[in-house]
Amino acid sequence: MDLGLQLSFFKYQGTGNDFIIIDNRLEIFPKNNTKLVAFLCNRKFGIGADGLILLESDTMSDFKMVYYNADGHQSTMCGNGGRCIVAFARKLGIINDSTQFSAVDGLHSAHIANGLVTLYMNEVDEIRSKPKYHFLNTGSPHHVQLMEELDGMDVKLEGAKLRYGLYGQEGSNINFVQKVDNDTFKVRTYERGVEDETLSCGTGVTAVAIAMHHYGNTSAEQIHIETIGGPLTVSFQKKGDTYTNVTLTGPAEFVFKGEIAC
Ligand SMILES: N[C@@H](CCC[C@H](N)C(=O)O)C(=O)O
Repeated sequence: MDLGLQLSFFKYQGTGNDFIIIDNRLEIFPKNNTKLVAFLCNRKFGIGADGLILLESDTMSDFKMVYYNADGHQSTMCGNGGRCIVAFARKLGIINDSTQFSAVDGLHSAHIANGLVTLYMNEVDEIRSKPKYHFLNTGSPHHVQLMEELDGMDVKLEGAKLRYGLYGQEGSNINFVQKVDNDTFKVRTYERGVEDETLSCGTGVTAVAIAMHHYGNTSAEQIHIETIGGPLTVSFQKKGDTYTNVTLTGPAEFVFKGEIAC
């Protein structure tokens, strides 16, 4: 691309869900340039990532998170990206070990302890169900489907069928789940906007944990999730029909920084 821009960026990953993060407090980033974001996220021609995140100033909280999928479009909440931007904000010295920041779905609290980032997610009080799957929104829309076995599944193929077949233009992320024991589940996710399987999806595993509890597949309120990119923990409390104090905990790691002319 030849926009005459010299961009400094940081690459982060949370259980293999990887992001380009840009400090946009000086508002240098052309936010409506879909082609630029898609180029930066492209793994062959650009830097490569599942999504791009801008850290911006906010009057209500420590900072604001603006999230784009790899297709270049701004999207809904990203749980792993939320954990990564918290680690980035600490690296920049904007926060210490705890914070409150604003995202597309509202304010989120988070803290860092023992090398892991815990992010508070929105409450969930609506889960729609069909015989073979559940649908809920944990900041992003998620289809949750229990399977006998995930190994050997073509998640890109099966996920795309459901994402386009069931959810129309708006689409949904698609999570396939295998129960390991009462409080452990394996999850593989097809992500809308990446249009492929990613190694992990934070809002996705949150949706899985809540759906598995709601439909009696677990009695635990702290659920261990095995993603291809590593382990995540989701905890919550059920009060009446509402899942509250929902947290997502896991690693969020700096990978490298760089500059790109575009
Ligand atoms: N990777 C994310 C989810 C990002 C948003 C998603 N692709 C969508 O558009 O709904 C996560 O960790 O939650």
